[in-house]
Amino acid sequence: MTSRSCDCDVITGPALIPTLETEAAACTAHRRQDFKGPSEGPSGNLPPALVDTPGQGELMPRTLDDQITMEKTPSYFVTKEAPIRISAMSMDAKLIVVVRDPVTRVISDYTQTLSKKRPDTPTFESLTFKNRTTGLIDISWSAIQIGIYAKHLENWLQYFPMSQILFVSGERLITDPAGELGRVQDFLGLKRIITDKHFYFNKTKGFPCLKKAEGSSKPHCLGKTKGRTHPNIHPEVVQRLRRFYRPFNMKFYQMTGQHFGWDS
Ligand SMILES: Nc1ncnc2c1ncn2[C@@H]1O[C@H](COP(=O)(O)OS(=O)(=O)O)[C@@H](OP(=O)(O)O)[C@H]1O
Repeated sequence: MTSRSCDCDVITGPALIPTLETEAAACTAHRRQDFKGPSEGPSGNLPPALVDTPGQGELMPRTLDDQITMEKTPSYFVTKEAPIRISAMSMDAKLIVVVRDPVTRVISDYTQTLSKKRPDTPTFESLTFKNRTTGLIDISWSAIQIGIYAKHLENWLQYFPMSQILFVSGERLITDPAGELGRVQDFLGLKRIITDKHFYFNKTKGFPCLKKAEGSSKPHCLGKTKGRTHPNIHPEVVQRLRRFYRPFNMKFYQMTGQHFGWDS
C-alpha cells in the first residue's frame, strides 16, 4: 500500500458517497470498485485495501493530515480477509457499513440477478431452499450468507473495536437521510453540514435525492439500477426467511447496541 499520513481513512459502501461528497473540503478521494471477492476478482482489479503487491491493483492515494480518504467497496464487509488487510494498512481506519433488512436484501440481490436477463436464472425459491419440503434454507447461496451480519461482524471485531465501526440503517437512509447522515458526520468528527435542507423526496423514485450534487447545480438522485421493483415472493417463503434470520438479527442488535427494527 502507499504510505499515508492521514489518520482518518474511511472504508464504506456506495450509498453514502454522493452525500459525503457535499463536504468537499473533507473528502479528497473515493473510488468505486465492483470487486466481488478474491476468487472472482481478476488480478489487476483488486480494490485498494486488498492489494499487497504493487501492480496488483489500485493503491490508496496519498492524503494530507486534514483530509479524509474514502474507499467504497460493497463486498469488504463480507470478505474474510478484508479486516486483517485493512487493519494492516491502517488500524485507525473508520468503517461505515450500510445494512438493511436481510430478507429485503436477499430479494434485492435476486432482483439484480434477474436484471441480467439470463434465460437460465433459477427461481428465487430454488435458490433459497436446500429442501423445499422441510423448509431448509440453502446457506451456500451467497445472497443468503451476506445477510448473516452478526457472523461477518465477528470477523471484523477481531481486528477493529466497535467504536471504529458505524452501522447505517438502509431503511432510515430512505425515511430520514439527514438523521442518518448526521450520525455519519458525528462519527467522522465532521461538522453537521448536511441537514434536511439538502434533500427532497422523489416520489416517483421512492428515494430521497440531493437537491444539488457536488460540483453541480443539478439535483442528484439514485441511478436507474437502484430502486428496481422487486419480484413478488410468496409470503410463506418470506416468513421462512424471516424465521431464519431472526436469531442472527438479534445477535447483531446485541453486538451493535442498535435495534434495526427488522423483526418487529
Ligand atoms: N442512498 C441510499 N439509500 C437507501 N438505499 C440505497 C441507497 N443507495 C443505494 N441503495 C439501495 O441499495 C441497494 C444496492 O445498491 P447498490 O447497487 O448501490 O449496492 S451495491 O453496490 O450492489 O452493493 C439497492 O436496492 P434495491 O432498491 O433493492 O435495488 C439500492 O436501492
